[in-house]
Amino acid sequence: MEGLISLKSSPRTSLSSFPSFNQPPNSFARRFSMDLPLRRSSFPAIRAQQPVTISPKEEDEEDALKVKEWEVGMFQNEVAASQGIRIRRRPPTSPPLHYVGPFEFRLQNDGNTPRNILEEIVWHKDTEVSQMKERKPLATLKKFIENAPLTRDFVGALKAAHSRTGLPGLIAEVKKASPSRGILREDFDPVEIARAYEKGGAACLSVLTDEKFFKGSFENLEAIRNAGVQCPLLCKEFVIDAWQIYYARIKGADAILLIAAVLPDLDIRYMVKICKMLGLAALVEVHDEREMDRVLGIDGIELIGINNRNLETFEVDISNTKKLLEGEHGQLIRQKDIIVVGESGLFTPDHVGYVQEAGVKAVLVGESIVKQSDPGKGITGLFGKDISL
Ligand SMILES: O=P(O)(O)OC[C@@H](O)[C@@H](O)c1c[nH]c2ccccc12
Repeated sequence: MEGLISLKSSPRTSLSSFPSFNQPPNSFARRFSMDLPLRRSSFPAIRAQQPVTISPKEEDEEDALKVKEWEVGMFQNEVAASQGIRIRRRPPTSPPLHYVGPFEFRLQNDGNTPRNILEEIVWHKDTEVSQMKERKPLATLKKFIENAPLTRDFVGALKAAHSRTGLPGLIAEVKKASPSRGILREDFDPVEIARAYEKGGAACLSVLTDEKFFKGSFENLEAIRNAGVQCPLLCKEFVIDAWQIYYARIKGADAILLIAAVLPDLDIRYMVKICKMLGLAALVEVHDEREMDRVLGIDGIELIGINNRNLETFEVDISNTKKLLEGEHGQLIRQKDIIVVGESGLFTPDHVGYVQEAGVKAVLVGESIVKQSDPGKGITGLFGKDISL
């Protein structure tokens, strides 16, 4: 694809469709610096900037660091792609800018444009988390955790609800908005909604903490925890870094979501261990058979969520839960005693019955209940009976 080159002061450039993108920075730099004078004249968007003066030693060190970062970024994307993960963890970055003299440029192409909403969320999360980490380094979080109250048994609460009612245990979601459905509820009081859910018979709650795309927050999670709500809480985040798990634990989570479409196997393994260490349950979410295969190959997983919504296209199809529980997958899940959660797009008692029949022991529901003027009554409508009794 043809690229538009414009000079920017940002140190990041994206050149995935540039012919030398897959070459290491140095060889790229040599090629590009040779090409530059010719290309300059054909790209009117180029504006030269004053070079920043840096001493040669500093420059070398900075180069080495940027080259390393570039290599690590490429490596992560490659490992993920080899496991069928289409989501790239961050925009493919290019070599350091000063390899091409005083110019800084950005090539606009497929490389630096997210391919879908999930990728956009993940790229934004990458920036957000690195800023949060700077403000609250892991060592600081670990100190807080030493004094944090114990977590509540998320999986136990789901099992108890299932055996009490004979219906799937409900994880009721405190959800103000989503990129696919827009604002779900204008008068959004997270604590009031959480209390109504608890009263209506929810076994656990899910609290969205992503601000930009779901209008959630960690303040909501913390407020619900501090309001005396007894249900265990799932922190609904896009986790890309173990730091977020520690942060969620401090903010009052009892469980956290890990999305297989975003995380390579090794990350899931490592994060599941961290969750255990911190007393959190991990809800590992899958959407297709390949993700289910991957996750079933990882030891120590107690909870798998099957998302009926494709996070890349927003399409919802509740038969996805059934499809992923058929045959060998279903057998393995029963052998391993894994609890499956049917997620998204559940509106009626028939929908709940359908996913229960498919084999789930829990459901995760947001839209259909959060939209009701009394979300507790919304639960009664969803199950076709009062499950608080
Ligand atoms: O509002 P719904 O269709 O009932 O869906 C709830 C929940 O499953 C959905 O919010 C969800 C499932 N997985 C996610 C991952 C990120 C953000 C949101 C989600």
